[in-house]
Amino acid sequence: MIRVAVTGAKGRMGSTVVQAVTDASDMEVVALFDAGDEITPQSVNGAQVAVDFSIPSVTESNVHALLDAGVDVVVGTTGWTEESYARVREHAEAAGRAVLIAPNFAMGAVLAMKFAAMAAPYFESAEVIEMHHPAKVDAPSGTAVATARGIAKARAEAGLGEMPDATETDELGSRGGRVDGIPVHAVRMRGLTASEEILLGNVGEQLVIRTDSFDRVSFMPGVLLGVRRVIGRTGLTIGLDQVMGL
Ligand SMILES: NC(=O)c1ccc[n+]([C@@H]2O[C@H](COP(=O)([O-])OP(=O)(O)OC[C@H]3O[C@@H](n4cnc5c(N)ncnc54)[C@H](O)[C@@H]3O)[C@@H](O)[C@H]2O)c1
Ligand SMILES: O=C(O)C1=N[C@H](C(=O)O)CCC1
Repeated sequence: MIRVAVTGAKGRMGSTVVQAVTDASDMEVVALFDAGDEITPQSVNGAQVAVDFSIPSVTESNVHALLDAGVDVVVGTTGWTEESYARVREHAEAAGRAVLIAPNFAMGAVLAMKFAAMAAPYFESAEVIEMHHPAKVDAPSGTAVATARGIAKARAEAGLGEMPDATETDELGSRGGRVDGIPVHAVRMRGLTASEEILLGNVGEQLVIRTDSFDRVSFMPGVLLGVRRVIGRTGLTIGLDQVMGL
């Protein structure tokens, strides 16, 4: 049995993870943490892997505390930067432990990101629209940032230049934010859980790649896979695709 701790255990995702781990035949929940609970070598209660779905402002400090407590970590919380990745990579390597950070554990979203990067070199235009429930605290979504970065990298490697766009005035920011030059638009709407559309355009054609999570259970197979695959690794892994052989 894999001994699992959950941080952010009272939240929308954390509570769903507690149920999924409880239902998994090869795992057991041994520790639960939420706001105000201290993560120590004692309080992790022998956990081998911790799953963090907390909030962007605390996730990095949770990961450092879990590494100090001798636990490998699977992180779904968003809000990571290149600097926070670097600090965690260094800590995990020094401790000989593993951290897997993924902005999205839904199979559809992981594949949508992959398909977008595959398609990007063949289209002049690319934009990302992410759509989420109105209780989400961060924008753009971590998935949209990762998607845009993947598209930008694929375009650069293919030698593509600027996208066609004659916009001269945009006082309201209607053209969206830019992530590595790719326009990203965020929608917050009652009734949604998590959706993303990637629009790719050429003269006379458009490809739309869309992924929808209608329920938080959609993230659970990926989270459980992450827990199983993080064991035995060392250092920082970014993206579930990296442990799926994609
Ligand atoms: N990677 C994915 O597949 C995926 C899927 C859904 C959500 N998310 C991300 O997961 C995060 C959580 O989303 P949510 O909808 O569950 O949010 P939520 O607000 O429902 O839950 C966050 C929980 O973290 C707790 N918390 C606050 N401070 C804490 C601390 N110091 N230590 C431990 N817990 C603390 C809160 O009390 C709350 O219970 C967000 O960043 C969201 O974007 C990622
Ligand atoms: O509900 C959220 O919040 C989600 N956040 C992730 C993101 O920011 O990409 C993944 C989807 C759900």
